[in-house]
Amino acid sequence: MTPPLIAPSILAADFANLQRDVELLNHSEADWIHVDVMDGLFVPNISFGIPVCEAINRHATKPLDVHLMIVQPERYIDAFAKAGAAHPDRPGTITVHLEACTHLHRTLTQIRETGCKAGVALNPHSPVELLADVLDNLDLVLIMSVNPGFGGQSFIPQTLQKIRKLRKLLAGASHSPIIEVDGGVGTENVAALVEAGADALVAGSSVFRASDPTEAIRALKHFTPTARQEARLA
Ligand SMILES: O=C(CO)[C@H](O)[C@H](O)COP(=O)(O)O
Ligand SMILES: [Fe+2]
Repeated sequence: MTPPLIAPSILAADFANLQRDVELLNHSEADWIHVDVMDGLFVPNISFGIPVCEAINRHATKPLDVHLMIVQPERYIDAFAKAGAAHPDRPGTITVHLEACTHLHRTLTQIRETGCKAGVALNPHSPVELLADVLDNLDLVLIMSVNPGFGGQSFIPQTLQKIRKLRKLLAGASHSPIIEVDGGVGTENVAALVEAGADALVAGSSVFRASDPTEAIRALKHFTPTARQEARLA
């Protein structure tokens, strides 16, 4: 079984020690650095914006996985690409919310033109079928397993069924976008998420609230498979 890609969310880091926490991720088994941008409109919370993304990028050695929880995200795609998401040696991803885009096809094209992977996030209430006509235009689907806006929330269990539905939808597609899951992810649900079809996992609180964040990342990546997964591999 391929281990999942792990994207620790900097939202749960110590903002007064951002360089230290980015360097911790650089030296860990994290694959990407998840950057949560919130505007206080699309979601009821404000996190940080372009200058903080630039600061993270200055110290990062891993691709940035920028999650834009903002209205009309097309206004800021070029800015976040320049702020590090489109780094030439470690190109990352820019993910916009389906619910925030009037012209989703155009916005995904705009993201790819910057050199980044193009991602679409779905809120818990948005059905995966809404992506059927843009599958060729996206590189990543971000399934929200909490209502976006805050770290530290509880995982919504219906997410597992949603990932399975998306896997089925992608089975008929000409190329296969990465399935990433975001919200309430920890060692207690990683095996079920991978079994359902997740390729990449965002983890904020379960990494940065752990006594040893490096070990928490390792434990997510090298999780203990369920009995069913073991049987399938045997
Ligand atoms: O997009 C997000 C919130 O809207 C965060 O990426 C997510 O909540 C991660 O934090 P945690 O692992 O603590 O749930
Ligand atoms: Fe996120």
